[in-house]
Amino acid sequence: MTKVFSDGAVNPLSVAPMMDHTDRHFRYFLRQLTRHTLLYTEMITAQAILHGDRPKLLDFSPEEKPVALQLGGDNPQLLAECARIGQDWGYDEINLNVGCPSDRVQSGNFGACLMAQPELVAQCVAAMQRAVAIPVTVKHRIGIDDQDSYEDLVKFVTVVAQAGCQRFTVHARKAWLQGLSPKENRTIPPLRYQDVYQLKKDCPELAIEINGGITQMEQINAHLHHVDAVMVGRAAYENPYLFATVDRDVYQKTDLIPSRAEIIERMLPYVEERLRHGDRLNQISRHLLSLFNGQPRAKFWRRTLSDSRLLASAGPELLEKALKAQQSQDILQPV
Ligand SMILES: Cc1cc2nc3c(=O)[nH]c(=O)nc-3n(C[C@H](O)[C@H](O)[C@H](O)COP(=O)(O)O)c2cc1C
Repeated sequence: MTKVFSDGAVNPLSVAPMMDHTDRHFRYFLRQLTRHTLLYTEMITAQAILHGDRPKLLDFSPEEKPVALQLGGDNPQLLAECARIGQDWGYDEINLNVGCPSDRVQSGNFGACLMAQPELVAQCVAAMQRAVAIPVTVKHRIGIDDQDSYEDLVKFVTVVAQAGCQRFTVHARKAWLQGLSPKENRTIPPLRYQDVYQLKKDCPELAIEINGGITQMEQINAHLHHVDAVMVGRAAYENPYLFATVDRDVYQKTDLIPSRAEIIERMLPYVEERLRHGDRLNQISRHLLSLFNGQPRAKFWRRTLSDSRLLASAGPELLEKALKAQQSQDILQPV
């Protein structure tokens, strides 16, 4: 198996980069569920890193590691500079977004439309890999528009691998660059897992990670028979407790599985600290709303944490109140 990380192993599980979802607070929360899963940032454009508020965009808690920084861009020199900044900031991996089909991203000539230019992606990867010692990886689609044959996929991966990329995350559906919204591009084009399995067979020296529509532990285990790693996106957000058992079931660690209540307890000091740094409670609590999904009285949890009046004035104790409401069915009186 390809050696990707400095400790010599391919991390078999990751949580996908998701704009407006996988910020530092969500990653810290997930880290209370799993110590080992690789976590991705939201996509951050090279322009934002070069010209924006870097600490705001890049700061993270050391507890979040291992964490990978996903970049958006198409200029090798600028991406190389951002990769170096990301490495110096403490990230464990730099990932290039070649999968996003949004109009905004296309107008900047990056994201999924770069699949039509494997040589340019290769130049970006080569420049980034020259700039850093940590792995540079690529997340992409099976194909785009009419350029969606298995041969096109292999050509893309082969050209980019020659530039130094050893880990590829393949969202197992093509993207239509015109006519479908990003959301539709995550549901309408059919999943083609077999193409990703075949890619691993044809490129055994590369680490191949599969992504798209994976929501259950059994699916994760089944995919791991065919590829090196699995990336989970929406299910991590909609059902985060799925990750409570992965340290045992995927990483074979013997740590005890935390209860939902224990996870909230673990979040309290973090919330307190972040509020001291000027963050607002709902910037953190919004990511916790799905923790009790599927559990009795989950609505009491969600309702308490969605009350804007409570959120405006409360501190970490609101999480304890919400937990109590979920556990005891007490309907909260306004404070
Ligand atoms: C709200 C949302 C935001 C996303 N943002 C990004 C992003 O910033 N970068 C990226 O490469 N993919 C992004 N994606 C795509 C996911 O990383 C993933 O490839 C896709 O959701 C398929 O995986 P899933 O079926 O497990 O959700 C986003 C998906 C969602 C739902």
